[in-house]
Amino acid sequence: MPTTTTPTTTGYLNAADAAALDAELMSTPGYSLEQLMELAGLAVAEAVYQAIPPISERKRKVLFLCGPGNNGGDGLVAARHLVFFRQYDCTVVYPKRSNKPHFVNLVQQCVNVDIPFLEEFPTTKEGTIDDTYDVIVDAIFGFSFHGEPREPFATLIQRMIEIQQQQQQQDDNNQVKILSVDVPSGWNVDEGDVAGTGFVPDILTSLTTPKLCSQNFTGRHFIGGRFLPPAIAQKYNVEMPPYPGTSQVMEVTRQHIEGTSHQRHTNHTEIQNPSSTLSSWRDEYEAYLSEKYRLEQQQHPADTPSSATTASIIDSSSATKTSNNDMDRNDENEEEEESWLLQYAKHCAEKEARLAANEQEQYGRYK
Ligand SMILES: NC(=O)C1=CN([C@@H]2O[C@H](COP(=O)(O)OP(=O)(O)OC[C@H]3O[C@@H](n4cnc5c(N)ncnc54)[C@H](OP(=O)(O)O)[C@@H]3O)[C@@H](O)[C@H]2O)[C@@H](O)CC1
Ligand SMILES: [K+]
Repeated sequence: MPTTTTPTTTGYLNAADAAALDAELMSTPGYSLEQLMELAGLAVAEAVYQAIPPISERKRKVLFLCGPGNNGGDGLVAARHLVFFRQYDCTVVYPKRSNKPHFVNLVQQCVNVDIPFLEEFPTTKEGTIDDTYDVIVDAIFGFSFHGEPREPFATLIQRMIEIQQQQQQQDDNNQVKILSVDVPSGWNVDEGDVAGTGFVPDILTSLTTPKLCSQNFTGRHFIGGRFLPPAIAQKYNVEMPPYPGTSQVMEVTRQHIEGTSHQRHTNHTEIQNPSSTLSSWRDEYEAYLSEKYRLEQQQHPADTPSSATTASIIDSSSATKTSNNDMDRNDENEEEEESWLLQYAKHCAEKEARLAANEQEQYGRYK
């Protein structure tokens, strides 16, 4: 089993700890890889569903780019689940198949639900990159990536970058979104895009907990992997989000909840990043919400019906923090969790209203 380094105190995991935590989860007696991958893949499928919800006119098209390791396995599992969610057509690019029985089975399970497999990025009849997908799921590399991407995966990453560059020049709402599984492929797990690829996904689904490289990621961010026993979470300073209901994922986006990564789109009003001096992604998320609501109130003081609720949520959140010294730890946990849940419920209500408005607009265009 790999040895841990000194765990970070931020709630982000570095590459060494991510591998050590993974090994510890699967040490005997513990989980099997098959179990964890099934849950990880289900979480990815749910994140796709939440971020790019079904539409009534047609099935969504999803392209999975699967790498040679377990990150690729998460992609295979997610593709199958999305097909069972019914409103998604999935295609998998899997150029370097693992011959381990588990992976052979995962491929067969996809074939059994009519998912086509390709060896390389699809092109159109004219030979150009096929960018007619609603979502590309980047399941190429996860926390064991190191060095510079080698072929055939370097080309797959390059294709995603080309699609993003093409789209930056088009003012089109129907743009393909890219969702990375656990780590944006090609990024150094601890340091981010140090190779300077320029690749920034629109959406990231961190598994178990965010990795260090995601500290400055400002696109939509989900956390999934609802399987961590408390003792292991504590050992690695991992804070499990209070997943709502039966959900396998929870959105913890810091910047525009409906927006794309600001590294690629900087020409709109940005919520100031309040996170630079904060200690964990959980604090960052709370601070993000406070900042978001403050801006909303500034911009629409009259028609922000929830401003009183918001203020009380924020007040209660800071009250929780300032009175920590006098409080019993259990009470503190309960209060914090309640504050999170209230904030999350409000976030969901806002998001649904916005999605409904978007759908209405799209429907109007089709009529
Ligand atoms: N605990 C959790 O939350 C769970 C996590 N899970 C998932 O597992 C993921 C980690 O999986 P993983 O360890 O198999 O590694 P991953 O990153 O997929 O790739 C390794 C492969 O990439 C290759 N490779 C490396 N560098 C390369 C390069 N520069 N260019 C080309 N190839 C390169 C490397 O080849 P090698 O260098 O060894 O020859 C090897 O074949 C994790 O991120 C999460 O998604 C769940 O499934 C289960 C629960
Ligand atoms: K990835």
